[in-house]
Order: sequence, then C-alpha cells, then structure tokens
Amino acid sequence: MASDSPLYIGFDLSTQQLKGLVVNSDLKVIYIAKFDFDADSHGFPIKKGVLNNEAEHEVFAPVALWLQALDGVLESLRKQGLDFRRVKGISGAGQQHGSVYWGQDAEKLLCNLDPKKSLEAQLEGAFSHPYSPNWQDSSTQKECDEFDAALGDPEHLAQVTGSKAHHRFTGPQILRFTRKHPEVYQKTSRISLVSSFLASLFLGHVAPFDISDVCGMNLWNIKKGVYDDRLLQLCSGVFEVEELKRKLGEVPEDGGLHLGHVHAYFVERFGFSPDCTVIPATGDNPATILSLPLRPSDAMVSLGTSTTFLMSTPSYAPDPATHFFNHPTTPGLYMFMLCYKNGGLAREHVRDAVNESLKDTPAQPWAKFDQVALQSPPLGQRDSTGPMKMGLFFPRDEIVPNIRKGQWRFTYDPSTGSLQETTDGWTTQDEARAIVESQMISLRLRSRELTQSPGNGLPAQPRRVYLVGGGSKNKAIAKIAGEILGGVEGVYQLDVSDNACALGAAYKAVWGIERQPGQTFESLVGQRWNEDQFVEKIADGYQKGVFEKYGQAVEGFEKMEQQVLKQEAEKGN
Ligand SMILES: Nc1ncnc2c1ncn2[C@@H]1O[C@H](COP(=O)(O)OP(=O)(O)O)[C@@H](O)[C@H]1O
Ligand SMILES: O=C(CO)[C@@H](O)[C@H](O)COP(=O)(O)O
Repeated sequence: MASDSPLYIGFDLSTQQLKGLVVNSDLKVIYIAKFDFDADSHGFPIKKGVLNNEAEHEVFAPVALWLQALDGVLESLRKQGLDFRRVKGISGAGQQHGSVYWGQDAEKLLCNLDPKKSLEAQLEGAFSHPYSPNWQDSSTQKECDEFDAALGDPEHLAQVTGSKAHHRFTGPQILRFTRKHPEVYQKTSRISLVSSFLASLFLGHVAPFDISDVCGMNLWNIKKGVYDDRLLQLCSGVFEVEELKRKLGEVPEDGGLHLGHVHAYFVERFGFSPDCTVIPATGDNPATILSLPLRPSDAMVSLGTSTTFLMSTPSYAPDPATHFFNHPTTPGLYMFMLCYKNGGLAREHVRDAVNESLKDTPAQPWAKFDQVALQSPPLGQRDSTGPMKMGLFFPRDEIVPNIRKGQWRFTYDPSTGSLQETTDGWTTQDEARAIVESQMISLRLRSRELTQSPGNGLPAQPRRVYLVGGGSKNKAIAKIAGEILGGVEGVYQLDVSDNACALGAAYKAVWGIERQPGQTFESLVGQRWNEDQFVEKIADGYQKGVFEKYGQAVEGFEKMEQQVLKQEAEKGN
C-alpha cells in the first residue's frame, strides 16, 4: 500500500481502558495504543476504572479521566509514528448505557479548543456533573419498577425497547438523576452516551446518539424508530418532557453517516487532515459484532469485564431475559445480547483462590487455573452416572438473573432430576472448571431459542463461536466453551481478539467512508476480509456425547437458578 494510502481509527472507551486502533482500507491493523485507567491515569482514586458509593449501590467514572485517556492515546499514536494526515475517518465504541451531562458552556468550550492545551486542561468545565454512571451501577431499582410498569409490565417494555428495565439502562439512570440532582439536571444542556461523548470530542460539538446504542436506554421504540413518548414522560420526572427531548437530541438512522469533519483542534495539535470525517461511535458490544463478517448462525462471546453473548439476527424476538438492539450498521438486522456483570472479575476471584489454595504465585497468573480446570471432569462427575456439580459465582450483584451477590453450590442428579444445595465434595479447585461451566451453561440456556440445527441430524447450536475480549486468550476457557456451546465449525479467536471492539469501530469508519452507494457493511467487510490472516481456530466446538451431557446440565442449571431466586425472594420478604 502506498505510504499516503488512507487510514481509519477506531476508539474503544471501555470500563478499564481506552484503546485506539488504526487500520488501512484492507482492514489490516497498523497501530494500537492503549491507556489503562488504573495503571496510566493520575489524579483519580479509581479502582478497575470506576468509583463506588456502596451505600447507594452507585458505580460511576470521572469524565475527566476519559479526557486524560484520549490525550494519552493520541500522544501514544503520535509517538508510534502515525501520520495523522492519512486518517480519513474516525469512529468509536463506548461502554454502553453510561451518560455524560454537559453544562451550559459545553458547545462553546468544545468549539473553541486551544491546540496548545490538552483536552483535560480545557474541558473540565464543560460538564454539569463530573461523573458518568457506569453499567455496573445498581442504584435504580425504584426507577426500574416504574419503567417496567409504564407500559404495563416488563414483557411490554421489552417488546417496545428491546429490553425490560435494567439498573444500568440510561432512562432509569436519568430519572434517578432528575431526583437526586434536580438543580444539576436543569443546568444540563445536553446528555450524551459514552459513545456519542467520544464522537462529540472529535466533532467539536455535541454529537447525536447512535442508532444501535440508543437501544440501551429503555427509551427508544425499536420497531417504530422513534422515542416512546410515554417513556420520555416518565424519564423526565417532574420536569418538562420537551426539555428532556432537547437534552437527548436527534437519532440519525444511518450508522455510516458523515457527522462532520474533525475539529480544527485535532488538525493543529496532531496534524489530522481537515477533511478527516467523524462517523457515529456506537456501543462497545455493537462495535464488537462489527469486528468480522458475522453470520446470523454465528455467536460471539465477549470475555471482558462483563461477559456478553452476541448474535446478529434478522428476527426481532424480545424477551425480558435478553436484549435486542438495532444492528449498528444494517437496517433489518438486530443484535441479540446477554450481559453478565460477573464476567472477568468473577473468574479472577476463583483464579486467585486457586493460586492461594495451591500456595502458588505463578508467573503466568492463569496457569494453575487453566491446569485444574482442564484436569477436572465435566461437571465434576467422577463417573458418567454420578452427581453433577454446578454453582453460581457472583462476587457482585448480578443482572442475569437479577440477584444479589453470593455463591451457591449444588449437586444435580440428571437421572432423577434431584437437586441438592451442598458444599460437600466441593474443593476450591473444582471451582475453576465450575465457574467457566456456570457462565457458559447460562449462555446456552438463554440463547437456545436463537440457534438452529446445522443439518445432518445435529442438535441446534451455533455454526461458529468467536471468542473476543481479554479472556479470549485463555485456551482452557475456549475448550470448555466449545464443549458447552457447541459450534459445528469450532471455536475461533480473532487475531486481535482483545481489541475486537476497537477493531469493529475502525471497520465502521472504513465502511462509512469507502462504501459504494447502498453497499452494506457485511458486503464491504466480506469482500476485504482475509479469513486466513484474521481468525484462528483455537478449540473444537460440537463434540457428540459431551454436548448432550451439558444439555442435561442445562436442565439442572435452570432448576438451580429458580431455586436460588425463590430462596432469595423468601429471605427478602
Ligand atoms: N489469560 C487470561 N485468561 C483469562 N482471563 C484473562 C486473561 N487475560 C486477561 N483476562 C481478563 O480480561 C479482562 C479484561 O478484558 P478486556 O476485554 O480488556 O476489558 P474491558 O471489559 O474493560 O474491555 C480482565 O478482567 C481479565 O480477567
Ligand atoms: O452493560 C453492558 C452491556 O449491556 C456492558 O457490556 C458494557 O457495555 C461494558 O462492557 P465492557 O467494559 O465489559 O466491555
């Protein structure tokens, strides 16, 4: 490729870091820069990227931290030698649901940025509130009850918005904000999602929401393509609904829309070309499904801070237990998602306990976890008719199912269907395999309606399972994932799997700028995709006998969850 050929940047503003990834028109990765919030930031007392107010179940992140991170990532790309003049398009991805509250001076400050100063040094005053509620927040039970009731029940809310009410969703969060900080709400000129906040910085004015990420608010009527007035009315609290509409702004339908050119600040400070164009930034999960030409029969599991299960599908079949979003680029397609709060951090807890039980501090922290997980038989069954060990491992309050934090261990006898809560026979080491099994069985249970038989008399399952996110490097997890979820063609990892989200955002920018009139994202990426270079098979998927055994475990798992939910409800009464 010529040394002046076009380049595209995708940013990923996630829970624990900001990444910037540069690709060329052939979708090849040229540069990657990362700013780890805990390790690289200064001046913020954060842990794992966030702050906590346990008394109110609040989890939030300082917005100025993200400004510092963007300064850092752009500097790092410059140091690596990126010629910013070649960058023709920018897009991004943001952790979903988080909201940013802009003050009255926001537009003025954004459009008058001084190229001699960092973003952090001059934008701190742009916000009416210094924090953004994080997706791990669970302070909004009251507001969620009101949202669920607003259209009759959770089923109806899910029909209209793609999801029942969730603590982290932006609508319930805004409603709580109007109550907790009414005077700040009044002084707020605009509300951004984390994704549109990122696009706003590059544009030099507040950017609109993205057509996919707007579905994470419990406010958007997906089928009608408009806000639901009843939900806006509820969300505006004691304030005027028109005021809320102004704060939220318009939602363009085209995910590849040219929002405008990059602001002069970036031209002067970093040497961007003045015609570099900003394409809407989307949510981190929608961006992840754009990191490869995903087919409707494929599944993606993102093993990040959260665990998410993602599919692209033409069917809109909402249910209170799952999420549907508009697909970020392709009208007529939807993104199906499951999202667990207890993902990477829960696995880390068990990993640390295993290392401690073995009095071992291995150089590779996951080595022992992997070893004992692979040595343990499926479901801890000593022989094929013995009881199955299964459990729930939630060091944080969980979303799927909606339950307080805790650990529960059971044995299940598939021949009689009997289930017993017991820790007898469980060792710390059993938990390495059990936590991965628990997470994967839950995914299989909740996605089974979306999978189909690949033919040849095989049971319903995905064609391929793609693993992405920090945990996808782990081959032991990949092996167990394949045994449980199946996948006739196997379990695959992207070449840059822990940067899949930033990669998807970069591909979105390529598509937004280089598409022919009417060309879909799938067509453009499909034509340029280099299967041999971009993905690798890392584990087998469907294995006859094992898959069916886990099928029995799914039945026991469903019973176990129901029992735990019942017990917890009784305790609460
Ligand atoms: N080798 C590994 N095995 C299992 N998990 C890992 C491994 N390396 C990193 N992780 C997990 O990856 C998680 C971070 O994933 P990442 O996708 O980078 O985060 P984010 O959700 O912030 O985007 C960490 O919580 C960590 O537990
Ligand atoms: O809340 C959700 C999805 O509904 C989370 O998946 C967030 O989008 C944050 O993701 P990561 O930081 O784990 O990537």
